[in-house]
Amino acid sequence: MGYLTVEKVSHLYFTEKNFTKALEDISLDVKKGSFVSIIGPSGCGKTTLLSIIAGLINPTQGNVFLEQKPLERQNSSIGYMLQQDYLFPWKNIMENVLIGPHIQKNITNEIRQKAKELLNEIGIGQTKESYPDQLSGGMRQRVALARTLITDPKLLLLDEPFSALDYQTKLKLENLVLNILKKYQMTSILVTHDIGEAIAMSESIVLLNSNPGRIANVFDVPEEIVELSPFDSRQSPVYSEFFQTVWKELESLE
Ligand SMILES: Nc1ncnc2c1ncn2[C@@H]1O[C@H](COP(=O)(O)OP(=O)(O)OP(=O)(O)O)[C@@H](O)[C@H]1O
Repeated sequence: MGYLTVEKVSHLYFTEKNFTKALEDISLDVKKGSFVSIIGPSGCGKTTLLSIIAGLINPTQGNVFLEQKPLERQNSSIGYMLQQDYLFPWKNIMENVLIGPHIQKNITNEIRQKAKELLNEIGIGQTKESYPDQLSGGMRQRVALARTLITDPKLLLLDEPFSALDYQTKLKLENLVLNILKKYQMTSILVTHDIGEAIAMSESIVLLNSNPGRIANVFDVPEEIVELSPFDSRQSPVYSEFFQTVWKELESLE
């Protein structure tokens, strides 16, 4: 069993007269500290799978285990990074980062110190008293990452966190986020429409097909690419070759 195990998960959405089979027989093992991406055609069930892993919806069939234990609903040990950052506009950056410990009434000197370190690591140490609307989209996403990491999650779920950013900011942020996640040995799952991003960030890529969403393939990203930063990997010939392989298979499903 992996650190995170998805076991024979299927999911149906029921409407008044009908139902949609969103996922069928999905099984996955994710190793501790690894980075896995989920890609597939629109409507193949990526968000449904992520919501099941998050414990937000119960699958119709199958189970999810985190550290060999059945996943609890509303699990506080799971962190999120979403397309929208959901920072509180009336709180400054430091207060936004401390929101989780604040809700848990657990603001200690140690936590404050950790918040400072995280803000320095993400390059926002100097602006910790600014407010979210004074920051760019990329900076706001960095704050959102710090806010998640301060709660020490066991698993980080990333749902298209870079898709609203311009290309240059996105590449920079991929580099920064991946460095931090590696440092904290965070187990991470990314849902994305961007094959290049999936290749540049991940160790493995799960390709889903649609109607119903099933696993079409699981690609191991070539070592040469995993060892490079997301920016450098895009310059590598191995990247272009691997991109073609994944692209062709994705195209054959659409
Ligand atoms: N609440 C719901 N009720 C009924 N059907 C739903 C519901 N949510 C999703 N579906 C259906 O389940 C299938 C999978 O949807 P899901 O949003 O998980 O796919 P996705 O891969 O994330 O899509 P996209 O790439 O467009 O974001 C689709 O056919 C969708 O129409």
